[in-house]
Amino acid sequence: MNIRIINNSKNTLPAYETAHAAGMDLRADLESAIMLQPMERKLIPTGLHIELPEGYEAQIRPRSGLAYKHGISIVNSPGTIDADYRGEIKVLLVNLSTEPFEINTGDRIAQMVVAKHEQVKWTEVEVLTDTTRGHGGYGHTGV
Ligand SMILES: O=c1ccn([C@H]2C[C@H](O)[C@@H](COP(=O)(O)OP(=O)(O)OP(=O)(O)O)O2)c(=O)[nH]1
Ligand SMILES: [Mg+2]
Repeated sequence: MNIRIINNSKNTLPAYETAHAAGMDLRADLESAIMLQPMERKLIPTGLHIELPEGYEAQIRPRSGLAYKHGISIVNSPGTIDADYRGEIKVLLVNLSTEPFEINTGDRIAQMVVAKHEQVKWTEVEVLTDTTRGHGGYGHTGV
C-alpha cells in the first residue's frame, strides 16, 4: 500500500531493512547530539509526517538491539499514530541503563509497524456470555 509522507529531515525515508520485516526503522532528526542520562526520557523528533488511511494505525516500537545492548526503550510502547494525526512523528525514548546514551541525527531509534485496526460500536448489556475461563486471569492457570 502507498502512504503519503512529508520528510522534513535530511534522513532517508523509513525503510524495511529485510525482505519480510514488519517494522520500518525510524531515524532521529536532530540539530545536535542528545545525551540521555540513566532513567531520563526525551521526545525525539523524526521530521516525518504521514497520512495513514482510515482504519490503519502506526505503532512505534522499541528496537531490541538498543534495548538489549543499551537499555533504550520507549516509555509509551507501543506508541500509537492515529490515522487523523498530521503532526510530526516523535519517539519517547527512555534510558533504562546505568550509563548515559548518546543519540545522533540519523540514528535508528525505533521501528514503526503499520497495522489495520477496528473501530467498535458498543452493545451495552447486563450479562456477558459465560466461558470456561470466566474471571480467571493473572496467572490462574499456573506460572
Ligand atoms: O509515540 C508517539 C505517540 C503519539 N504520537 C502522536 C501521534 C498520535 O496520533 C498523537 C496522540 O497520541 P496519543 O493518543 O497516544 O496521546 P494522547 O496523550 O492521548 O494525546 P491526544 O489527546 O492528542 O490523543 O501523538 C507520536 O508522535 N508518537
Ligand atoms: Mg489520544
